[in-house]
Amino acid sequence: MSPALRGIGIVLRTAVRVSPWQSLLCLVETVGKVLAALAPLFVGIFAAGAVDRDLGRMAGAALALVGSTAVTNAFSAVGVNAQVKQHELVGHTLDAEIAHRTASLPTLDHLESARFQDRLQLLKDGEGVLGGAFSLLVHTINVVAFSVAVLVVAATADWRLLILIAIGGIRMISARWSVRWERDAEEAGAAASRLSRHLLDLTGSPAAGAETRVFGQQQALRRRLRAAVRGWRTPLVRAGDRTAVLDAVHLLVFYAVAALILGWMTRDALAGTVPVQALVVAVGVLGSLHGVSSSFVEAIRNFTRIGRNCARLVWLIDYSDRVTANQPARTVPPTRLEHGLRIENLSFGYGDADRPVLTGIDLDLPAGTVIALVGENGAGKSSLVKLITGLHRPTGGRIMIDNVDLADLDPSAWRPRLSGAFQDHARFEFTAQRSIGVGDLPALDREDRVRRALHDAAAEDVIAALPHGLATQLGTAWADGVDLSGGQWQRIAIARGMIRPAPLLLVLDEPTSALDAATEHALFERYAAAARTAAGHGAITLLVTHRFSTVAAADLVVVLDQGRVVETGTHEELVAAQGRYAELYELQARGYR
Ligand SMILES: Nc1ncnc2c1ncn2[C@@H]1O[C@H](COP(=O)(O)OP(=O)(O)OP(=O)(O)O)[C@@H](O)[C@H]1O
Repeated sequence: MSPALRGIGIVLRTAVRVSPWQSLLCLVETVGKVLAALAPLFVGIFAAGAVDRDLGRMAGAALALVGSTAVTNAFSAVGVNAQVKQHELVGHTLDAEIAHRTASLPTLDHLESARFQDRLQLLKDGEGVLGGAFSLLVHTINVVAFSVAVLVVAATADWRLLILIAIGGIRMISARWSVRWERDAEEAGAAASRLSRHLLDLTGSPAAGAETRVFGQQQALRRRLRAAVRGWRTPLVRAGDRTAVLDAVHLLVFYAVAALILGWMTRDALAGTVPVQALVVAVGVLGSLHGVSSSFVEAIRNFTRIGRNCARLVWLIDYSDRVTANQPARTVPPTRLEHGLRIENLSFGYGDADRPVLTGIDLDLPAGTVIALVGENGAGKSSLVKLITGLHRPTGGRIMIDNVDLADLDPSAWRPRLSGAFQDHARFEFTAQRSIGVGDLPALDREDRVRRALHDAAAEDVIAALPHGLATQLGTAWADGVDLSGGQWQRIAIARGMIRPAPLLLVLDEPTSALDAATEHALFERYAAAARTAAGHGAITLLVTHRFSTVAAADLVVVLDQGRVVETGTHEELVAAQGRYAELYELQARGYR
């Protein structure tokens, strides 16, 4: 089955699942639409009754007309109300599904791929359409039901009206061109659409606000935004123009032929070969007949648009299912480490880039140790951390955890064994309690656990300075929210990294770069002491830092240079070896003298 039809099936099943009754009520409008299409017939019968002075026929037709109008309006109100409710329910359910599928991708490479982001953006652009897909489907059913009823009324009135139906049919065929133009335009503008959103976010974000002002980027941003919006919208506008021209030509041809047919029928009516009722029905049904072709065209367009967005939803579902299926990993990770981590001939490169970021890494990280990872900017420290935490997969080699390949571990079971603070930490704009509590969801609202984590991260003073302590809302974008300094956000992130009880691997990837050297040193000594206490279950603490004063407390120092391990040993051993580490250490020490 095509992805579009599968997607439409998903939308329909979602609608029935979220509310079977509302789904059924939506269809009530369809009955009203069919009755509305019969109106010209009742008018025709009324007119014929008037000519024949048949009061009974006239009264019956008038009653049918008034009754059908009342029922149409009542059913329409009920149906539309149900559709509005279903629109929201189905929309929220599918939006949640998109968010869940995206957030559940186990590694970061998907999110870092421009192609993935473009397709995701297309799906998000169409979220409104997807949310309304069910009501749009019901609308399409209504249009089809109304149109079929109009066609039956017209065809039974006079055969010549079939010519107009045929002309309408031509427009339906050419509608496929419009649909293709629109789809091509959407895809051509996908990257520009994402760029314009990014630029808009930059202009409105307080984080980027300082730099845009200091560097006087406002004008340049406006120019770039204009160009990006042009790149996004121009193909769509062009597609719309071409469709408008096609519609106008079709309209002219339709009404020119309609005028000829009506003239022909009037002549026959005057000659007595066409009944008055048929002529009245033809006049009454004319507008609806043109409406039928444009409604059918609209229905095809809507259906294709729904199908296209539903197909994008199916793409995401298949993509995430494929990613999950590609993980043979079902081995349950250990609850304590006996041996530790062994990294064997590891290599890694981002995306399709030819240049590897890490090459031939061989390392033993024994259980129960504190390890410092050092190296210059771009040496590959964070990349190695992301591989060990399973956020990226190696291109070559493997990472063994107590003799089990990380690739064979169930990622959803490995992640709860990890904790840490990352270089690009998130700013969770919740209350301070929850911003820390999300580090261990069962402890989200446990104040005692959060306070303990704050103590371990030596960040109690950050909370003490807040107006409502842990209950303070963080982030000025929210009512009564307060903003924190970069260092305070970082210390909140460290506390978050400390809340999970007894992780097997605690990663601290430059978590203290915004703090001064003395505070970082004191903090790391505290981590190292705590890590050694926790080493009973073999936990490994991995610290990435640029500050060599901090490194001395580690059991093992690993020096990375241009993606390779160039030295390993204790601080004392490496200083004595007079190699790369000693050189970097001496450089930094000189800076402090
Ligand atoms: N998401 C990414 N996509 C492509 N290349 C990346 C990505 N992240 C890092 N790189 C590249 O990988 C190399 C190593 O980067 P990495 O962040 O691992 O270094 P690092 O040692 O942690 O540096 P720093 O000390 O500056 O944080 C760099 O050349 C960087 O440009």
